[in-house]
Amino acid sequence: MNQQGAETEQDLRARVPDERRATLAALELAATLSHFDQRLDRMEGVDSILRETAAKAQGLVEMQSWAFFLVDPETGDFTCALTDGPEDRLRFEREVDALIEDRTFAWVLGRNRAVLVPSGIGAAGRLLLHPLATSSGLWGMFVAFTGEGAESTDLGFYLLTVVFFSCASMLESYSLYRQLQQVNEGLEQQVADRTRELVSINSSLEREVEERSLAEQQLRRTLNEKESYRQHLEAVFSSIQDAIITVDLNGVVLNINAAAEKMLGIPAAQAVRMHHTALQLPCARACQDVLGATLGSGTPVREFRAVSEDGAQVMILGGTPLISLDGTFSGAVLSCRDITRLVSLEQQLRQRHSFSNIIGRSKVMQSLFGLLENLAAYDTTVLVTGESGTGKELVAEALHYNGARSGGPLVKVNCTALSESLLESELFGHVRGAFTGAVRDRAGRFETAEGGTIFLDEIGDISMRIQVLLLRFLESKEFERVGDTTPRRADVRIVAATNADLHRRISEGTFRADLFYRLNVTSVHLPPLRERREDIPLLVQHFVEQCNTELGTRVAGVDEKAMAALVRAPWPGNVRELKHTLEHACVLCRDGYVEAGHLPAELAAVESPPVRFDAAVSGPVSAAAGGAVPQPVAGGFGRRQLDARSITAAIEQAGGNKARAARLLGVGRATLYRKLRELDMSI
Ligand SMILES: Nc1ncnc2c1ncn2[C@@H]1O[C@H](COP(=O)(O)OP(=O)(O)OP(=O)(O)O)[C@@H](O)[C@H]1O
Repeated sequence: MNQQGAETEQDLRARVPDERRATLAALELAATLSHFDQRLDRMEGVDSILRETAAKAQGLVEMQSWAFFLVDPETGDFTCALTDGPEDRLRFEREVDALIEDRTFAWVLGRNRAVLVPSGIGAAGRLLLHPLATSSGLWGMFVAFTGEGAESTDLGFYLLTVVFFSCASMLESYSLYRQLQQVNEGLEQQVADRTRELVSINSSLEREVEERSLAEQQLRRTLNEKESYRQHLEAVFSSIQDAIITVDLNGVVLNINAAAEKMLGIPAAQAVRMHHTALQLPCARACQDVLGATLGSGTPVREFRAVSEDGAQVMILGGTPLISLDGTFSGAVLSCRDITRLVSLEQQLRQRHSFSNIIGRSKVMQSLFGLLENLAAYDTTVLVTGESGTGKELVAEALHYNGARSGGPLVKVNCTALSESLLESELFGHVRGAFTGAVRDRAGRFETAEGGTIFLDEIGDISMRIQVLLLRFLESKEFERVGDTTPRRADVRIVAATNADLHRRISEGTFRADLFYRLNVTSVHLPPLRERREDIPLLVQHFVEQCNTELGTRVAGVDEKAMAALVRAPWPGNVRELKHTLEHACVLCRDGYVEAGHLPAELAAVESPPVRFDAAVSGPVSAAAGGAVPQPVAGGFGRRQLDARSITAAIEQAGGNKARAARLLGVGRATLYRKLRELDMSI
């Protein structure tokens, strides 16, 4: 009772009898033990179980100090797991060693209840031992020093059995709990490891899927490319002009293209699986030979020229081995090119229609081309004769540019354009002071033409003095400049031209016979156009094309009527006149077809019997196609009058330009100069 007279809990307990207190303690203990198991997961470990057990045991029996010895599951030895004070550990260990030694320990284990024994090492007080055991095994031993008054008959001693059984159960449960926890942790670790493994497998699978889809895309692209390549090849295969037949190693047809279908006259589906020898091929024998050789040798046969038995067809055959992707030889490809048309064109070409800008299909022009080809190869002097405008200058150019001197200069001199003294100086040069106005030395045309050709036009009109000088040059290759005495040499080929009748001039005494023979080492005569009218359509076509290129006209050709007029005209000015007439007509016409109305009135007006055209050409003659060959027509124009009045008018119209005036008059410059001299005109 306290001073205020209130009773404390201690007072209340003190008044309760001993038995009842013991019963209360037992009930309290039972109540706490019933919660024991449920606290396993919250326990901090074996120490906490032992401490709590010791606390409960102390509540039942008075103890000075205590210790728990647990069985080591590995060795089976008892080791001190916990004491209530660290300083007591050694004392308890020695006690336990002694009790084990004297077998007291084993004896207590067999009892499985609280036992009081004297100290094994002779210490004061008694020891309380209680095994920690469950039905499944022994877990350890509780050891404590009790107070002097403790008696094993006390109720607390009996209750200790419950406490230590609970403790052993707890230890067992805790051990199972720990084992479970470890198993659990192991499982969790396994799950984590497996998860990690699966994640890595998953990501590598994802990578694999990605790579596979990329590879698929690539494959699809490659397949598309392959397909389009195949389609291109198929397009090429079917569009190619050559007939193509592929066969396997046994000569059985695998495929043929459109050209081959056309050639054989059967569809590909019918040809496939036939033996190639059964195909109706032109030049069949040669085709079989080429395929046989390719199949037999596995090597290509190139450019095999074959002619059909009737000679009507010419083919170029080729055999190529078929090599599979893996490199194995699996058949052959036969290609057949029909060159019949080409061969005939080649033959036509051989009959040349032109030589170095000179156009002509007439026989006389054909033989002229041959002659020019021969003459070009030699260095001889050539005399070119023919009426004005027949192409003498063209011949000189052809001889020069097709010969060995083509790299050197071609110097053209119109001998009628200059007076005798000027011509001498022009041809051979002069030295300073040679004549009034000769202020410095000047090389003549012979020197300029060194290594090349000199074209002396209108040679028939040169004076006797120049004839002598020329003769000397022809004989010795030497000359002197005017006003000089030093002989000079020039390596020059001479091509001379004239439209004059040199034989008559010789007989009249105006031309030296010896010079004539020197010049006429070889001669080329150009017939007037009226004597080779079959050349006119070709020349017309040539000049129309030339006008389109040079004058920018877009003339398609010449219509039938105009062509007839052109063919029957007498052409006193020859090809030059024809050329000028067409230039004039093209300018008037500009595009479409040249009609009779575009031609000079006198030409279009001439009436004549109807012209008979070559059957091959009945419509207008196109600029691109060859012309018709009309029958020659007699009569028509008279030679154009070159009188003083018309010459003066032309020169006036040409603004004093003699070349243009000559064009207007339809004559060459040389002719105009000659006429001017004949008429003694000094314009
Ligand atoms: N056969 C031909 N093929 C193509 N053009 C030709 C032919 N003959 C002459 N010509 C052309 O005719 C024009 C006159 O030709 P060229 O000057 O060669 O004649 P020429 O006989 O020398 O004349 P001239 O005696 O009046 O000097 C030139 O424009 C020339 O290109």
